[in-house]
Amino acid sequence: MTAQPKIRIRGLKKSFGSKRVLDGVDLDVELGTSFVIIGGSGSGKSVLLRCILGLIEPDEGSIEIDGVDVLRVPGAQREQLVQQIGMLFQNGALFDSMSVADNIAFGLRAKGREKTARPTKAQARVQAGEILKQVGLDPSVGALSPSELSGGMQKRVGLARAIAGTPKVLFFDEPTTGLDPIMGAVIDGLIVDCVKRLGSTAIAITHDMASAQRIGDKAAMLYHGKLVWQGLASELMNSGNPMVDQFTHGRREGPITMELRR
Ligand SMILES: Nc1ncnc2c1ncn2[C@@H]1O[C@H](COP(=O)(O)OP(=O)(O)OP(=O)(O)O)[C@@H](O)[C@H]1O
Repeated sequence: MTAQPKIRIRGLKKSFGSKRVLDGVDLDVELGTSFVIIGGSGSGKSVLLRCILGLIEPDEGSIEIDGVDVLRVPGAQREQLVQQIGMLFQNGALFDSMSVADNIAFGLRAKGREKTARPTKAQARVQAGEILKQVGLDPSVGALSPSELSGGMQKRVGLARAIAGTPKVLFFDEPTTGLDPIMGAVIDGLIVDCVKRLGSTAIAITHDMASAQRIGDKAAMLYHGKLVWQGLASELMNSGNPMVDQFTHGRREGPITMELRR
């Protein structure tokens, strides 16, 4: 018998009006592995993550976390399952009105975590300093405002906030977008370290093929609402699939047609 995947998705469908964005997505993410999803702009990668996070209600299908269908359990149980997911947002999504330390402390004191396990504000600030070290930043950065940081530092802080609650599942939305190639590689290295250290299961969405291969164990390509290819992330550049080949090599000619309206 094969082990139960940490995340199992079957027949997931989602439309907005007449536009079908997800058209029967099937996906298994094994415990402790990292899965990368690639696909063109507007192909539905973010919608897929948002469905798993419970931020968008799909029209059909199932999403199981640890074998429990989150779409068919009471709200409180669903919240508990979703609370084990830490997320690094594309733009960092840091609160500019709070210091860096308080942004990370927010992750530690997040609503829905066991009340007894929630540190006080002061304790959370000290812990935030420790977490900053794990992403290669000096604890003194905690006193700064996010607006005082470079893009690379903001990503590190976003990562620090995502891992603050020691999540069992981590989502990364375009983790290297807007970074130079060296900083992108540094962030990818930190992501891999954090996922390993926490023993987490991860899903990343990205357009960056170098990043996809660094972060991912497995990979899939989303096109026309379906995962049209799945394989090892190391095979992305020579998958033998004409759609994946066109996408990963950035060719204008091929089976994929630009959809300016869908
Ligand atoms: N709340 C919403 N209401 C209506 N349409 C939406 C909503 N959210 C997403 N969409 C549409 O769903 C499609 C997929 O969007 P999504 O953000 O998932 O794409 P993506 O693959 O993440 O793109 P990118 O790589 O550019 O971030 C788009 O056409 C978008 O306009």
